[in-house]
This record gives sequence, C-alpha cells and structure tokens, in this order.
Amino acid sequence: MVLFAIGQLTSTSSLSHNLTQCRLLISRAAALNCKALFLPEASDYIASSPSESLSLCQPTNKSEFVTGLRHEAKKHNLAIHVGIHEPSWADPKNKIRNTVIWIDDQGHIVHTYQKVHLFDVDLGDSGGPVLKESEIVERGDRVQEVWELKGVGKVGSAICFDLRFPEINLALRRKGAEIVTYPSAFTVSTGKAHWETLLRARAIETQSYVVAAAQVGRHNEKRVSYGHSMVVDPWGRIVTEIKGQDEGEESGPEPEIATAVIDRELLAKVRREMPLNRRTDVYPEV
Ligand SMILES: O=C(O)CNC(=O)[C@H](CS)NC(=O)CCC(=O)C(=O)O
Repeated sequence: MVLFAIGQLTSTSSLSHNLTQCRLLISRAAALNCKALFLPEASDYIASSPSESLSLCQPTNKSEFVTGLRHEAKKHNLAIHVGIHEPSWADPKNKIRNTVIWIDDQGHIVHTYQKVHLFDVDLGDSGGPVLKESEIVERGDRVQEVWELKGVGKVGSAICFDLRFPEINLALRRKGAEIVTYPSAFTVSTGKAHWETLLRARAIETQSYVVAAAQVGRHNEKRVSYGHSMVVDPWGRIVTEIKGQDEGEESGPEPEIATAVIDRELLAKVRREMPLNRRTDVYPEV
C-alpha cells in the first residue's frame, strides 16, 4: 500500500516563510518515502486584510511559492496537493480565486479546483469570526472531475467551507471518488463545534476516505486556525490526527506531518456490506 502524508502549518503573509515551512514538511514526507503530500488551504499566504491578500496574489506561473513547490515535487518524486490563491481571470485587479492545485511527482500542475462556497459569516455576537470571503474572492462554478492518484485511488477535491455542503461530496462520489480531500483553514470556534463531526459525516455518507490538511495557530493579529488535520476512513474512524490549537495558548503547534495509507480492501468491504442505494424516485439526484 502506498504511503501518503498530510501536512499542517501556520501560513503568514510571508510567501518565502511559508515556502520554507512547506519545504520542511516535504522533506519529512519524502524521508518517510511518501508518494503524496496534502497541504492546507491558502498555504501560500494568509493575509491580515483583503487588500493585503489582493496585493500578495500572483499568477501561478509567476509565484515563487508555486515554483518552489514544483521544484521540490520533482526533486523528491513526491506529488503535492496544495491550496493557493490565483488572480481572477475576469477581474484580476479586484478579485482572486481560492484554489487547490495538484502537482504531480514530475512537478507538473495536472489538476485544479476553485472553491465553490465562500465563507461569509458574522458570528461576532457568539464570540466567533466575522469574515466576508466574497469581498475579494470569486467563487468557482463547478465540481471538478476526480483524478487518479497512482497506486492510491481516485481523488476528488473540495475546499474548507465546501465541507459543510454534502452535495459536493455526493457529486464527487458519483464521479467515482474514493478519497475526498478538504484542504482547510477552519476558525477555532467553528472548528471546535463542527470540524471533526463534519469530516466524519462526509466519510460515512459516501463511504470514502476523507483527507483533511488544515492550517493551525496564529497567522496574524486577527486570524487563528483550529488545526486538527486528520484522515478519516470510510467507516468514519479517525486514522490519524495532528495536534490542534490549544484554547488560550498564544503560539500554535509547530509544522507537522502525519502519514496514512488507503486500505482498498476496507473501502470495498464497507461499500459491499452496506450498499447506499439512493431513492432518486423519491428525492432529486445530486
Ligand atoms: O483567507 C484566506 O486567504 C484563506 N481562506 C480561508 O481561510 C477561508 C475563507 S476566510 N476560511 C474558511 O473557509 C473557514 C471555514 C470555517 O471555518 C467553517 O466553515 O467553519
């Protein structure tokens, strides 16, 4: 069985610092002979304001962060799935895209997905975050095709807040996904309330592996992320989990990886023993 890793880090507004953190995670995954590494949403940077986020955004072919990762992927023969920002095509001055790219083990970008659901919330009265992602982020308009990760299985991508929408998960399953990945940057308050439950529900409802690499710790004076990156199996069990942000603690955990394998026999067994035959004569097909 092929070993893969999830990586957890604290991205800041310094792309070179974030690249250094990712390089460390890559070298650890490569040293353990992993064939793929899944990194969080917005690994390239997390800015402290919408205008800073806009100013840091570069086209993928000009980004030192992406170029650096492509180089590492080729050097170590390690495929990398990573969340980044890209300028909007329609409105590059005012809008960015929250995307995830799949870099193969030769350093080529072979797959990309643009976040469909944007995180616009006002939980201020409940002691939670106030964020309006749609102010500068252009939303994606399609569920992407699933792709084959050699020796591992068929992977479908969604990003962070997409996790709250089972429709994406069901659509990916219908396209043949065996593994669904949710690179994320969950807030601490919503993470504590919902992160593990949502990930396990997504795994159980489609009888798929869920691979969730997440940002952790303090990015800037305004943003802290929950962490708790994990892999969940098709029966809903947590296979591996990385430490999260402790309540009230100022500094978060150090960058870290955790490894796992996809057990194809378990995947087949869960799907065989409890077939989830949908009643699309009763409710609409997603
Ligand atoms: O801002 C960036 O650069 C990176 N993007 C994010 O951090 C996004 C949008 S603000 N965060 C989420 O979607 C958190 C979802 C969440 O926490 C929940 O669903 O509870």
